[in-house]
Amino acid sequence: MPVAYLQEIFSSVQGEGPYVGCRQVFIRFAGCNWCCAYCDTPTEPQPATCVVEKSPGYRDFVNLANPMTPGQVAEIIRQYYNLSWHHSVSLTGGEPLLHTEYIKDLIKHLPSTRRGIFLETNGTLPDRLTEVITGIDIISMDVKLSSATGTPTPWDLHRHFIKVARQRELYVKIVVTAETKVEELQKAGELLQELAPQAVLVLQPVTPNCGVIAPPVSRVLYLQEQALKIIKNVRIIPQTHLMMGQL
Ligand SMILES: C[S@@+](CC[C@H](N)C(=O)[O-])C[C@H]1O[C@@H](n2cnc3c(N)ncnc32)[C@H](O)[C@@H]1O
Ligand SMILES: Nc1nc2[nH]cc(C(=O)O)c2c(=O)[nH]1
Ligand code: SF4
Ligand SMILES: [Mg+2]
Repeated sequence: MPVAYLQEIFSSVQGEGPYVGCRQVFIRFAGCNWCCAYCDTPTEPQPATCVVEKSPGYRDFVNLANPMTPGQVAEIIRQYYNLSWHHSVSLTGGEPLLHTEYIKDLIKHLPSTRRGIFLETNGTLPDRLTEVITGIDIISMDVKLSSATGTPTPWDLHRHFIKVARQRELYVKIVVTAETKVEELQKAGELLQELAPQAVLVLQPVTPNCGVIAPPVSRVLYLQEQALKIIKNVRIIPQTHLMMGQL
């Protein structure tokens, strides 16, 4: 039986990308294989406890001991939330694809939602995605530009990842900062236009963090304009949950 260290489980509205406003249960895995300078949720790999919201939306948290089995997580969700009126279960982190054996098992245990399982991923682990792809309904993939993360953009991994992810519903988010170059955005747009031209591309202005500076709005509009010359559906959507003070 696989086990995992989880950071938190809560019910909130999706605050990013084309599904903003949809009600989701979020399961946040601990640990990540990337290191983005702007990350708003750095997690230690093995936190002693997982913070669980007992009543959906009420912030009445309890701390439960890690690690947890998929059966335990499914039981917690069954006990505290009614998934039938939720849009989906968001698997996030950290990087959820570090936990594929766990995810396969967890999906089998979870009650149904309206739209199924929603994966938030950094798009760097294509082989891991292959292991779970049949159980995932919607994939939110980041393209990690070096100007934003401080780490070279993993273009080959992103290429392989999109080739697997395009079997399901896929959209791509790119966090843009004051340092984002037109050329790297164009390269990302060309990659998407080549491999998944129907996918929505979301430009997500960074929420300033750890010294990473947000681009002026005029710059984001300019970046959108350049990307729209390459791929037809490019949207600018900031992190909306923060505007509402949501988790
Ligand atoms: C915390 S990550 C977890 C999933 C996965 N590791 C990833 O990076 O996609 C979830 C989303 O939050 C975004 N994010 C994190 N910090 C941010 C910030 N300061 N401003 C804007 N978006 C941010 C990430 O780019 C990603 O799209
Ligand atoms: N409300 C809300 N929406 C989100 N969309 C992606 C998130 C994430 O951290 O993966 C996130 C999150 O942490 N909260
Ligand atoms: S990949 Fe995601 S969780 Fe990992 S450091 Fe980057 S934003 Fe944070
Ligand atoms: Mg978040």
